[in-house]
Amino acid sequence: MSASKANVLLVGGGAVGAIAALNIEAGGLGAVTAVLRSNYPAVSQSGYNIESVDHGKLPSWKPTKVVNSVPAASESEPYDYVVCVTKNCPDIKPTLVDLITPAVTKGHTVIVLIQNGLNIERPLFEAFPENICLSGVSMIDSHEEEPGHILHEEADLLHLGAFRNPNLSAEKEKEAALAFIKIYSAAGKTKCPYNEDVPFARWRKLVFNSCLNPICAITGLDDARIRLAGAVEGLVKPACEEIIKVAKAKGIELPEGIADTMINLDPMDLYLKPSMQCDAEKGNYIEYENLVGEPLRDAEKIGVSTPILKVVYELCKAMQWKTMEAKGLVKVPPKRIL
Ligand SMILES: NC(=O)C1=CN([C@@H]2O[C@H](COP(=O)(O)OP(=O)(O)OC[C@H]3O[C@@H](n4cnc5c(N)ncnc54)[C@H](OP(=O)(O)O)[C@@H]3O)[C@@H](O)[C@H]2O)C=CC1
Ligand SMILES: CC(C)(CO)C(=O)C(=O)O
Repeated sequence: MSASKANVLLVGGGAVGAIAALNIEAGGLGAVTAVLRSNYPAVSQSGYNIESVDHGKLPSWKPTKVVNSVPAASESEPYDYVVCVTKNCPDIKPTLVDLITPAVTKGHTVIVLIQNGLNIERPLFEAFPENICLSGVSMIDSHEEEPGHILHEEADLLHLGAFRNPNLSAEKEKEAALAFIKIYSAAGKTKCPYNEDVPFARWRKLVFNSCLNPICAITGLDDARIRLAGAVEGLVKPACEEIIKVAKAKGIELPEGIADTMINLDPMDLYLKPSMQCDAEKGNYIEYENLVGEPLRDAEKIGVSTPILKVVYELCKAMQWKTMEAKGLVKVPPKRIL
């Protein structure tokens, strides 16, 4: 690894992770070791086949190194960054903390979470109290069509700031965020603005991710079809209003008209499938605990009523159980024989 490049471990090289790895490598300021799972055989053999609105067509692209398990940190060459781009499902083992622990060097490694959801920093603060943890709120429409084939359809926009850890220096956290932004955007192919107010950015995105995302997953309708089906006024928008109400009660004032902005974020003719819908269709676990459960639990703590979110949460929970059964994580008693 060149001494002038940051040593980056990227965990989860799927739709968003592959583009993050590409941004870092393209700028020349970071060397990426990507930890892959289901797409490891395809990518280690032939590289990624990337079609990207920002980077164009790259039929066989590879980061500096690809591996199929999280390496242990070395004393002489610790990871400067562990960039986490897995789907974050705290209800399914291994948890993110379990996964990255071997690679994190106490007080040195900066952990970057490019993941959706609320309160995702909490388990990391607990496990790594001396490590700075950065927040990446991504607006990108990227999909892995088949192992290693990445279709990236909306220009990448990553809002990057630090999760405020009261035990660490706010100044150092900001410096770490700016240093990562420099590495991530050095190629000039992506927008990566500094995000001063991480809670605002996360609650703003929840207006999409706690509402449209799970509702598309539950109904199997993409975010254009859900609008064409007439489900906005009676279902999606009232769910968005609940999120806006909880944010307000927590002191986060989202802009006027944010529900309509988020519902109509993507052009109709994109027929965008939000990430939870993609996961449901692939038979994968959904990130419902961080996207719906956490805002719901925050609402309950401060006494704000969110009846629609509660129903959405319970439906997601049932869907997750169905996936757990399909993957053999739960067993049901045998059916009676008549
Ligand atoms: N896709 C999008 O457009 C957007 C996604 N996001 C967020 O970005 C994050 C990443 O999403 P996305 O890239 O779409 O997800 P993907 O499912 O495409 O990629 C996640 C990757 O992480 C891998 N992974 C999961 N667990 C492990 C593990 N234990 N060890 C090694 N690899 C693992 C998966 O492997 P495997 O295939 O084996 O499961 C997969 O390759 C999520 O939080 C999502 O909500 C945010 C904005 C937009
Ligand atoms: C809507 C989108 C694609 C935003 O980029 C997203 O966050 C998701 O699908 O989870």
